[in-house]
Amino acid sequence: MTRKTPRVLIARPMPPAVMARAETLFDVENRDNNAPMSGSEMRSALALYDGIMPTLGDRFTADIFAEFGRPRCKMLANFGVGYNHIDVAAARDHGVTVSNTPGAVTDATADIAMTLLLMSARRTAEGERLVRSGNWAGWHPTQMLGLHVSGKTVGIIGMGRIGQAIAQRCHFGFGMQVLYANRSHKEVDFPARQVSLTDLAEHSDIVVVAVPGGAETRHMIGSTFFNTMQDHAHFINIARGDVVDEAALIDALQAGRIGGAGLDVYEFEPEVPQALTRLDNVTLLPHLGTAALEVRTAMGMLALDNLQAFFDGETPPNAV
Ligand SMILES: O=CC(=O)O
Repeated sequence: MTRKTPRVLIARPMPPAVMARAETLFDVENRDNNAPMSGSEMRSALALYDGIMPTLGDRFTADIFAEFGRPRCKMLANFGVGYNHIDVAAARDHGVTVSNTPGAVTDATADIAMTLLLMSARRTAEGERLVRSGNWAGWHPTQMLGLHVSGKTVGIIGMGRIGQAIAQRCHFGFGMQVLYANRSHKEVDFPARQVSLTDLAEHSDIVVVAVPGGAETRHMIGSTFFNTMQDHAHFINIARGDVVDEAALIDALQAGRIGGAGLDVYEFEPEVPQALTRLDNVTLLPHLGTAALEVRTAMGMLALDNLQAFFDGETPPNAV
């Protein structure tokens, strides 16, 4: 007996190779919209498809699942490593398996952390604005002096795959000392020291946040942390915006309690407060962590691997 081809909704336009493969595997619908799915779209997708490939911004909360006993959809294969927009417990209660795409994102996200680390410490966004403004008056010995990063101490919050990739870049590439804070005891195979969050704040020249988002890490960084940081130190966030109390970060920057910040993510993304855009010592990126064609293609392929395994009756390799 031949199996019915699963009906799958892919929630955003995707790199062409991802769509080409998806079409060989499933009866695919591709939502032609880059905005997050609305509540009614998510509800009808749960009712009409066997599987969905949602992504960042598609808030599959408990409310969305609530009206179903068991929806037709049995699998949410998230495109992305972070899945804090999906209530996994609610999905499970309604018979829906959730997966994500770790691995594919690690190097690209660590590279964006390094980009922000260097941009913030060396004031490069400010410098670029100066050149474009036409007001640059020429090189001189005390022009736009930033923080030299070689040999400094970086403090990494979260020593998962991405945290480790950042640590290795900092240590082997820039000769930095690496401190890290992690919820549980964590051994790593390069020189680095696990410390408390307070010690990390106190001793780092640059802090990088690399923990997963979600209820457990929401606002784990706030005014106490910023008050403990050194006043020349820079703060980098490539994780999720709401890990940081953004108002407390703005206060610390405005008061000059820290040297600067580099942000790829925002608490109320895509809203970026004017208080941040007005500050010169802040580098702001539009969530570029994994934004490279190869990486987005690899993420799509992983999400498809998860869907394929699920519909073949296997455990998806990246079930969460
Ligand atoms: O932020 C991007 C991701 O979660 O993969």
